[in-house]
This record gives sequence, C-alpha cells and structure tokens, in this order.
Amino acid sequence: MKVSKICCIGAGYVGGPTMAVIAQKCPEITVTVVDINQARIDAWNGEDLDKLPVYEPGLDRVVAEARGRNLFFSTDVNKAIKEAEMIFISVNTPTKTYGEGKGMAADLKWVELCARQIAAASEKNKIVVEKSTLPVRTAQAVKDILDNTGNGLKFQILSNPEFLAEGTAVEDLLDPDRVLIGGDDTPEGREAINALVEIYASWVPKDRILTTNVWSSELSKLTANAFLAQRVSSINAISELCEVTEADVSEVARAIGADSRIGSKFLKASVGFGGSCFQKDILNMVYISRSYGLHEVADYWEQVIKMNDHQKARFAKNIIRSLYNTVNGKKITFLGWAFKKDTNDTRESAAIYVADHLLNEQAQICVYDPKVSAEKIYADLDYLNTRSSEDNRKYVTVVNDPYEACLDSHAIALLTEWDEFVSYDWSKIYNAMLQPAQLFDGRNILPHQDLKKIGFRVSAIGKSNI
Ligand SMILES: NC(=O)c1ccc[n+]([C@@H]2O[C@H](COP(=O)([O-])OP(=O)(O)OC[C@H]3O[C@@H](n4cnc5c(N)ncnc54)[C@H](O)[C@@H]3O)[C@@H](O)[C@H]2O)c1
Ligand SMILES: O=c1ccn([C@@H]2O[C@H](COP(=O)(O)OP(=O)(O)O[C@H]3O[C@H](CO)[C@@H](O)[C@H](O)[C@H]3O)[C@@H](O)[C@H]2O)c(=O)[nH]1
Repeated sequence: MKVSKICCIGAGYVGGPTMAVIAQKCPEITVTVVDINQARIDAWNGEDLDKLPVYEPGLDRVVAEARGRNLFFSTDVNKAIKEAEMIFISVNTPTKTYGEGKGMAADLKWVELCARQIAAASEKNKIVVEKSTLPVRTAQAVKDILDNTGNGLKFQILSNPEFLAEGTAVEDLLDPDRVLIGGDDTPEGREAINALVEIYASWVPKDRILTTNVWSSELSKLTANAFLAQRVSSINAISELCEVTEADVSEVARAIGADSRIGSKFLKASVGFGGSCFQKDILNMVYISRSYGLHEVADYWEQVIKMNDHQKARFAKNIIRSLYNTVNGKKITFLGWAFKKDTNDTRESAAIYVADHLLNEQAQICVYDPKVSAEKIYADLDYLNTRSSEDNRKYVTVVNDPYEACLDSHAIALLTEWDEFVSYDWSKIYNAMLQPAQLFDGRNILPHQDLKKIGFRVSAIGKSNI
C-alpha cells in the first residue's frame, strides 16, 4: 500500500520538524499538520521563517522547501483526519498533575481525545501511528477506543516513537541511528508496517529501519531515555566524588569513555539534565513498574531522578555558600535558561530549579538567554507556584544583552552551554562586576584557568582544582 496523504495531530517540537522532513523527502505525499493551538499554526504558516514556533538549526530551510508544496499547517483537524490514509498522533503526554498517578504517570487525556476524534471523523479505514511517547500498552487503549467508537471501520495501530534530540532535530531526522516501527504480526499489521517503512525508506537505509511488536516499540522509547538519563546521573554522581577527591570529572569521563564498551557520548557532567522527556519518561516507567508490583525495578530507575534533583540543588547551595551564606538582595546573573543549547525549549530546565532555590533566599536574578523570551521565563517560574507572579517579576529581570546582564553582579551562573558564552570579553565582564567576582560554570565550557588569571573565583562541576 502506498500512502499519499498523511495527517499529523500536534504541531509541536516533534510534529513540526518530523513532518517537515517527511514532506521534504517525500514530495509525492501530502502532509498536513494540525493543531488546536491557532497561534502555533499561524506561526508555522508565518512569512518570517525566523519566527517558526520551534527553533531548530536548519528547520527554516526544510520548511521553506516543502511548505505550500506538499506541507500544510492547519487547525481544521477533522478535515485532515478525513482525507488522510495515515494519521500520526504527536500530541503532548506530560506527567499527570492531578489524581491517581499524580507526579508520576503520563497524562494521556490528549491522546485519548485524538483517538476519539479520529474515530468520529473517519469515513474510511486508516493507519494510526503513535508518534508521542506513550506508556507500554497504550496502543491497546487507542485500539479499544477506535474499534468501539469508529463506525465499524478498520484501524491499524503502529508505534513509531521519535528519538530526535532538540537542538539537533533536523540532523537527527535526516540521518537517524534507527527508525523504530512496532505493529501487529497479522497480514493487516504487516501491510501497515510496510506502508510506514516505505515512507522512511525514501531517505533512511533499510537496515536502519527496525520493526518489532507494538509493546517492544513502546517500551524501547522509555528505555532509551532511561539509559541516556542514567548516564548523565551517573557522571553527575561521580562529579560530586571528584570535588572531594581532587579528581577532575572531565578527565575521568575521557578515561572511561575511551573504553569502547562504555563509549564517550552522554558523559558530560552538568548542573543536571532537563528537557521535556527524560524525567517524564523515567517517572512513567517507575509508575508502570510499581503498578506491576516491580518495586526493585521502580526504585532502581527512580534513583536517576533523585540524583538529578540532588545535582540541581547542590549547584544552588554551592552558590549560596560561596557568597558567604547569603544571597539576599544580591544580583546573580544567569547565562542561559534553555535546557540545552540550540533550542528555545525550557521545559524542566535546570535553570528554573536553580533560580527557584536562589529566589527562596531572596536573591535578585538577572537572566540572559539568546533564544528564550522574558515571557517564557516568567511563565516557567509562575508554573512552580512557589511565590506570586508579582514577586517573580520583582526579583527576576530579563535582558537582551549579556554585558548588561553581568553589570554590578556578585556572581554569574552559567546554566546552558550556548557557544556564544565562550567568546565573550570576559575581562570586560569581570571589570563590570562587584568583587570578588564569582563564576559558577554549570556546563564546564569556559576556559577556567584563563578566567582565574583575569581574577574570577571559578567553581565548576566536578573540579576542585581551579
Ligand atoms: N520534544 C522532544 O524532543 C520529543 C522527542 C521525542 C518524543 N517526544 C514526545 O512527542 C510527544 C510530543 O512532544 P512535543 O515536544 O512535540 O510536545 P508539544 O507540547 O511541543 O506539542 C504538542 C502539540 O499537540 C497539540 N495538541 C494537543 N492535543 C491536541 C488535539 N487533541 N488536537 C490537536 N492538537 C493537539 C498541542 O496544542 C501542542 O501544540 C510527547 O509524547 C513527547 O514525549 C518529544
Ligand atoms: O552528557 C550529557 C548529555 C546531556 N545532558 C543534558 O541532558 C538533557 C537532555 O539532553 P538531550 O538528550 O541531548 O536532549 P533531548 O532533546 O531531551 O533528547 C532526549 O529526549 C528526547 C525526547 O524523548 C529523545 O527523543 C532523545 O533521543 C533524547 O536524547 C539536557 O539538559 C542536556 O544538557 C547532560 O547534562 N550531559
């Protein structure tokens, strides 16, 4: 079966870039990305490619090539569902904030709404593809809804989790390590799997397209994120040990990473991992494990999150301790707010939690991030509900110039590894700060010895000998 019309529900960080790349690589397929968020759709359709709702290097060029040709963005969800032979569900699946499983389980209400809308709007058989990250066995619920509310039509459910990382989304989509497709081992299931394989095979070598059963595919996505996050928590645990033993975490990472069995990637000690996925997906796996009575399994993975929370808190406490145990009324500059470089996404960014900790101690925080708006920063702090939104605006200022951000500051905390931070005129910054000028490098990207020569007191993750 050859697919000629695709619909994707959800025009976010995953739906937008993945569909843009499919449209670019498969000009014969019409791809319509739909969303209930009118502002987001307007931004995807906007003239100014610098203002797409998702900032990703190279995405503007992909969108420019395909948009209006075979890539469309719309809020008419029903029309797109009706016309498509294959529908991707790419809606948000955040951690539940209420009721049973609050703070642990994935909130599947948006996925269920999609399934119900697909069932109601469809007039012919369809392939439904889970692109969102979902708890293992969700496909069963989606199928149940479709089969029981879908006017007797036939739906094939596939799981096709996305492994792109933000900041490198286009690169990852164009040249993925693997594409994973899970489906039923029945003639109809195999036909659906093949239809999706053929789409990816337009640009991905066939040996990198893996097919499995649905449950393996759903669980592989959670497992991949758990393993990656575990590596970050593992090196962060070692960073604390380095600080008390005068070992250097970068040297330890290099030494162990040279072992091909361990590998060198994902061994950068940091202020803690952020992003919309790692914490959510591990909590989800912990919740599922507990619900099956697998408490040792749950405890094992939960420790990855505990270590990450500890790392964020430890960073904030170190700032307070170094500033003579009080930050009350002191200006502290944050360089970076995004959860990693090359993205405007701030979900679960370590910066939010470090700021919250320092604000509890009544610090004055001034933030500079090259891609994150002031509005977003205040929204992130307001979402925590720790203090009133008036107080967040009173104690936090956001500026567009890094030198202005550092003026008259007691300390700089570097929270995101943006490349531009390395090339600043650090002597100029030092001279504009209050003395002793302190610098806390939460990403270990700055030339620490040079900064020390300028006069900075430097503190970095997993390094006690600066
Ligand atoms: N962000 C990533 O890097 C990443 C990577 C891999 C997988 N994922 C997974 O992909 C999924 C989507 O993540 P995201 O970051 O793109 O989320 P997002 O919040 O950026 O986008 C989701 C979009 O879905 C829309 N939506 C929700 N319900 C809808 C409905 N019923 N009809 C139409 N639109 C609806 C929302 O308005 C929103 O624009 C999640 O399950 C996530 O875990 C994310
Ligand atoms: O050595 C490292 C590597 C990463 N991080 C941090 O870990 C977080 C996550 O980084 P990364 O994984 O690069 O970005 P994400 O966009 O969150 O991507 C992850 O989450 C996605 C959503 O599920 C998956 O698709 C990707 O495969 C997976 O890498 C960020 O805060 C990074 O700064 C470190 O601190 N040290």
